[in-house]
Amino acid sequence: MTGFPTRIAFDEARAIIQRVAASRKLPGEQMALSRAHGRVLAQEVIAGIDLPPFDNAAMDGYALRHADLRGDGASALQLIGEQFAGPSLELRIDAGQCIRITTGAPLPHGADTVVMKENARLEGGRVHIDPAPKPGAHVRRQGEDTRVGDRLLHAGQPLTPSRIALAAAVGMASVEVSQRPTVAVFTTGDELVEPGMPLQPGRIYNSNRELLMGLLRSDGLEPTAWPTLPDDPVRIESMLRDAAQAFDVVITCGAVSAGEKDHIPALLQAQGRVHFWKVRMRPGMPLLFGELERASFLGLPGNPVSVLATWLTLGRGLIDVLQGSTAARPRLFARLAAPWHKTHDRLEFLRGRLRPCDDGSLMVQPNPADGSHRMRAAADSDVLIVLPEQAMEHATGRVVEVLPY
Ligand SMILES: Nc1nc2c(c(=O)[nH]1)N[C@H]1C(S)=C(S)[C@@H](COP(=O)(O)OP(=O)(O)OC[C@H]3O[C@@H](n4cnc5c(N)ncnc54)[C@H](O)[C@@H]3O)O[C@H]1N2
Ligand code: MOO
Repeated sequence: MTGFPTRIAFDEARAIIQRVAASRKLPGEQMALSRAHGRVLAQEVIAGIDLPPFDNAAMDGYALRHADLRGDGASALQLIGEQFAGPSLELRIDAGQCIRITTGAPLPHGADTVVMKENARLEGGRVHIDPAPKPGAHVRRQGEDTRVGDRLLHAGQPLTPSRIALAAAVGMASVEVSQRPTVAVFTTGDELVEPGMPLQPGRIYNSNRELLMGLLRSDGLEPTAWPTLPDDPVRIESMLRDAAQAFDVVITCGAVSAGEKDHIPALLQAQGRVHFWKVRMRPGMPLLFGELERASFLGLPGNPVSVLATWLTLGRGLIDVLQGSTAARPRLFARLAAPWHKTHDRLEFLRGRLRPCDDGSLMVQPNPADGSHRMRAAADSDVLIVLPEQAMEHATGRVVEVLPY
């Protein structure tokens, strides 16, 4: 098979995925804020009001004019009314007067300061204040957080709860977000048996389906698991075509390497398009990326840890760019708690366990069970340790990038 890049560097694979995904970016849709969590924003959000929308109290207490307070801590002001958080009563205070107020209530006209209840004592209609608050204390000014016309959010930002809350705070009930890709998930191989069924000799339980579905769900997707593909090229072709006509993304795991039953790369080349096959990474080397019918196609290698590593490092990037996300994931670095000798010159994503040190830095303990079938080591770990291409010896204390999962 030829006519496409193969055995490419990891960065090249990532660049190809980004380029192809950008050209297949999904359209936007209007979505109620209550359903928009985790979606990628497809519009700018401009503030239509100030935040706070009016001057208001930051504490329960009394609103007053600071000029009326005496410096010796013996001030007493006349209580003339009360303003609670809610409709503004448009109250006004004059010299020597104050108004009872609660947190969030609009400040009466003439008032410039709030004394908290704990520093005030009401006696016979007069409020005795001790100690005196500072000028302007406990007042939240109109527009101090946001001004009308400010650009609050921009297209490409994933909607976190605080961003959704900001849009709600300026009164938006819905926003335009990118459509979320629909994803079909396939496992492959005649050796697979579903958990709960008897296990015959030579067969193994299907663990990749749960792994992949879980990884996709953790990224906010609602994937659909299809029946396992048998090692039969005719059936594989018809099931994959069906899925690729209906879904935005088709993900398979297994049947992408060099074996007699690894039918998927040839199928994709004949019936669709291959953008690359094989990346100089470990695990995950036989990764396949292309297009079939209307779908982007990701063929992950079958070894369970390869599924984990290829999804985390490359697959989710496809989903991000299809949705127009411009957010870079936060990067973490840690020092190796033990030396590691690489036995190959590919880029390695080793499993490890992260722990904080007293000096505020992070250490990572590599798990010695580095085979791509060693799911237990993956389950015992919480990060992938990135060990660059070429470099073979990695001494204790060396700073390495880690990818949490
Ligand atoms: N001659 C070569 N052999 C292999 C190569 C190679 O370059 N030349 N690459 C090796 C590497 S690296 C990997 S990774 C695997 C990838 O193989 P496939 O993607 O074709 O996957 P399968 O052969 O179908 O399965 C590999 C392995 O994973 C188990 N498996 C598959 N599906 C599941 C599942 N749903 N749940 C649990 N386990 C699963 C399967 O039984 C195999 O043991 O190829 C190497 N070989
Ligand atoms: O590239 Mo494979 O995933 O190492 O076993």
